Amino acid sequence: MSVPFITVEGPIGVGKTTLSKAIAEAQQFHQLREIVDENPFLNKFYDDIAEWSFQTEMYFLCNRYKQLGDIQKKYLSNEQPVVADYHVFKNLIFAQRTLPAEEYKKYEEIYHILTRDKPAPNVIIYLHASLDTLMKRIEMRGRDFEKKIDPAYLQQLSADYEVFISNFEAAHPDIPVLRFNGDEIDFVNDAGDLQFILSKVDETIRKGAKQ
Ligand SMILES: Nc1ncnc2c1ncn2[C@@H]1O[C@H](COP(=O)(O)OP(=O)(O)OP(=O)(O)O)[C@@H](O)[C@H]1O
Ligand SMILES: Nc1nc(=O)c2ncn([C@H]3C[C@H](O)[C@@H](CO)O3)c2[nH]1
Repeated sequence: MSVPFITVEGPIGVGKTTLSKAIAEAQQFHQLREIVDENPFLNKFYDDIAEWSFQTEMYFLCNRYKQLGDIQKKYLSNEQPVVADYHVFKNLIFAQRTLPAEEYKKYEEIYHILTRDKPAPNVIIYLHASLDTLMKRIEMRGRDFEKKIDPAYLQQLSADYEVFISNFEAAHPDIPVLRFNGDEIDFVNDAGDLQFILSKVDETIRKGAKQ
């Protein structure tokens, strides 16, 4: 395996940023964090998804394009491992759900143009959890604009993630996907659970290094 590039994926509020921070600290990897508070469209998006989806999806895509270019230049090309709280494919999961079909087609073309030469992770961690757990965590985190999230939207996204990840695994058998159920494993309050995840990640990196 080349230099470790781990991405943590899963629906809103499942714990991606929290887990990627824990991995970064434990392994001394650089942590790449998604831009949230600076996003000028997100608040409006949750008020009216149909009205603001195109601007929102394009904004996320452009930001991720820039961030992936930056980590390639500053870290991965210098053999410095990175753990990110998203895989760039999340653009497609959200955009397919929020954009009308015609706009999605254009968006998908732009997505492929922008991402084809960007670094791809060699380990993916997929976190999933019940709607109840996601809602509780989003509420606990307390971002104002997320108070407007419709549970049906969240449920739909969780289902979209399941389908996307299964298709991804079938299409990319060479990229290990480690799945963890956030209802059963609590890497925030249980040091043993965190250790379990860290050892699985470590094992996967070591296995990759031997290939
Ligand atoms: N395993 C866990 N047990 C208890 N609380 C958790 C757990 N994971 C995350 N949390 C809490 O849930 C909230 C959401 O976590 P976090 O911000 O890491 O989610 P996220 O997946 O990165 O969200 P987003 O999709 O919005 O980027 C935070 O307040 C965090 O402390
Ligand atoms: N529409 C849309 N497209 C994305 O690509 C995307 N990525 C994240 N988000 C939302 C979820 C959280 O509220 C918040 C932080 O993850 O931003 C997105 N929303």
